Amino acid sequence: TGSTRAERLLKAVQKNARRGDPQSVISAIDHYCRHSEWAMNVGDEKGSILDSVLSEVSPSCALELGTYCGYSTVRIARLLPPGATFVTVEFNPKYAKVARQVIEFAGLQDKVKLIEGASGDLIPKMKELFGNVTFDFVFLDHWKDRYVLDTKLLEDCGLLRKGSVLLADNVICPGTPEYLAYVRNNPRYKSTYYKSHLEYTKVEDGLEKSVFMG
Ligand SMILES: CNc1ncnc2c1ncn2[C@@H]1O[C@H](/C=C/CNC(=O)c2cc(-c3ccc(F)cc3)cc(O)c2O)[C@@H](O)[C@H]1O
Ligand SMILES: [Mg+2]
Repeated sequence: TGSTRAERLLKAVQKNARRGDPQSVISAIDHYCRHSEWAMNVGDEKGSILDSVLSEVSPSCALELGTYCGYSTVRIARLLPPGATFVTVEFNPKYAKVARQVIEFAGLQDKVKLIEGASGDLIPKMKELFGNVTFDFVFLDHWKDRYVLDTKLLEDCGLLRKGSVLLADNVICPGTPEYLAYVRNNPRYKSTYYKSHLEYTKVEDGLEKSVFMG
């Protein structure tokens, strides 16, 4: 059978990027998705906002929900301080396989712990897996109708601390209305909307940054 979109994206990285150079991997994916085949990476425009929020937070413990092909994983891992713990969660083995190769091509495999499984199952296991951790930064980019459930799960499992930053992709397109309602009407969060565009298009989309107040 033919290749999948994810496999074609990986081939574009192997062909056009330079081993061990995260920026070249990011640029190769953005070029491929802008000019050849769209894919649901956070992209360059929202990616720059992700970069700036990350630089502000400088997390020593970060979590990503929804690895997909590893584009945002590379964006995040390349900016983490040395010794930081970074966990990314992906339940589709085909995507996880592609993501591992993209992360490795970027030379960031030692900074990333990619765990295969569902967020709903893995979040309650994080303390067991990584010791009594709390996440300084969480990037939500998985199924849009699971953002609220998983945020509540992170709270209930004691994985957030005063000042933890949640950054959610696609709050406009495809949209996460119940998540926006949850974080914007909740005294335990201070939320900010960063207006942008859907990756590689002119359609409006944005990121919501929500600081947990404990
Ligand atoms: C629910 N728990 C989960 N646990 C672990 N991994 C999970 C997961 N849910 C989903 N995943 C994985 O995350 C990824 C899913 C991401 C869902 N993202 C989107 O649907 C999405 C969709 C669009 C999009 C926007 C406009 C449009 F016309 C078509 C698509 C844009 C985006 O930026 C998106 O992030 C996959 O790799 C999936 O296997
Ligand atoms: Mg997204």
